Amino acid sequence: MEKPEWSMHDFEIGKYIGEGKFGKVYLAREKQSGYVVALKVIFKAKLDKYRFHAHLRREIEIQHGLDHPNVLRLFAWFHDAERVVLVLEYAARGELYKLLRTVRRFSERTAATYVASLAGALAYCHKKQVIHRDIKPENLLLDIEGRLKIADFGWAVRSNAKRHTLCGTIDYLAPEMIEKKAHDHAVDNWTLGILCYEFLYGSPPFEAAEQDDTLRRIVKVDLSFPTTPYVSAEAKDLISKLLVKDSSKRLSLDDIMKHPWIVKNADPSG
Ligand SMILES: COc1ccc(C(=O)Nc2ccccc2)cc1NC(=O)CCSc1ncnc(N)c1Br
Repeated sequence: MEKPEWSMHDFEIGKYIGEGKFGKVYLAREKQSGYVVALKVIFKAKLDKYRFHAHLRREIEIQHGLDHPNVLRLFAWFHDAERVVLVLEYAARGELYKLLRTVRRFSERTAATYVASLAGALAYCHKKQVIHRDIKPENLLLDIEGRLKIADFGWAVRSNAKRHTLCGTIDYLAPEMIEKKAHDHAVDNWTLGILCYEFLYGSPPFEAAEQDDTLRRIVKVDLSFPTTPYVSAEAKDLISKLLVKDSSKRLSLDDIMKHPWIVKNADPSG
């Protein structure tokens, strides 16, 4: 995919598959190779309005250098008078959250495989000094083999009705974000704890009818494990070591990968 310059004429555009903050995403096939990709079309006028040119340029540089099995690839990009187009890896099984809603909750093996994939992808990104990987659930996609892909970046999806939009977003906030303290990438470790809980129980740990109740439960770390469904003690141990108020005391990404529950349950092929 390293052709010097691309244009829309190199692609057959297929169905609309998603909506991002700055543009729409389409399925597409590269004519020469027949390779199926996702094309994200961003309108320059929109970028001007939010003065996002520099942000997008910097991000493209960063993304271009990332190559990890659990990070959605940015293969190439090109632009014409009014658009910037990103040539993205296509995740054929779509949003992980739609799958979670469909099956209600994941098995311990599936949940552990996704948590291990996320920890590996985040460790890789932190090593490459990319920390604002926002692992909100809407940013998680699945490829044809069911492998998790962090799709991230400029991707504030207009989440569909299935996710009660507002609660969906605040459920993942770490205490330091709510208390407006300085936060670093340890928020990702907190979010991993939230996601692990939700993969196993089907809903996030601090969910409440009212937003304020959710916020109160988060800052209190009011964590409890229902008696059903059955979840192993090791899984609860990992969650309890991630949902810790003091961000410096949260399990590190490396320790997550070495945790007994992960070692025992995660599928190494990701
Ligand atoms: C590496 O992935 C990206 C890299 C960059 C940006 C981006 O817009 N950056 C950005 C845009 C404007 C301003 C500042 C940053 C976006 C993505 N990714 C996405 O938008 C995900 C598209 S949805 C999708 N993709 C594949 N397969 C599917 N089945 C689906 Br549904």
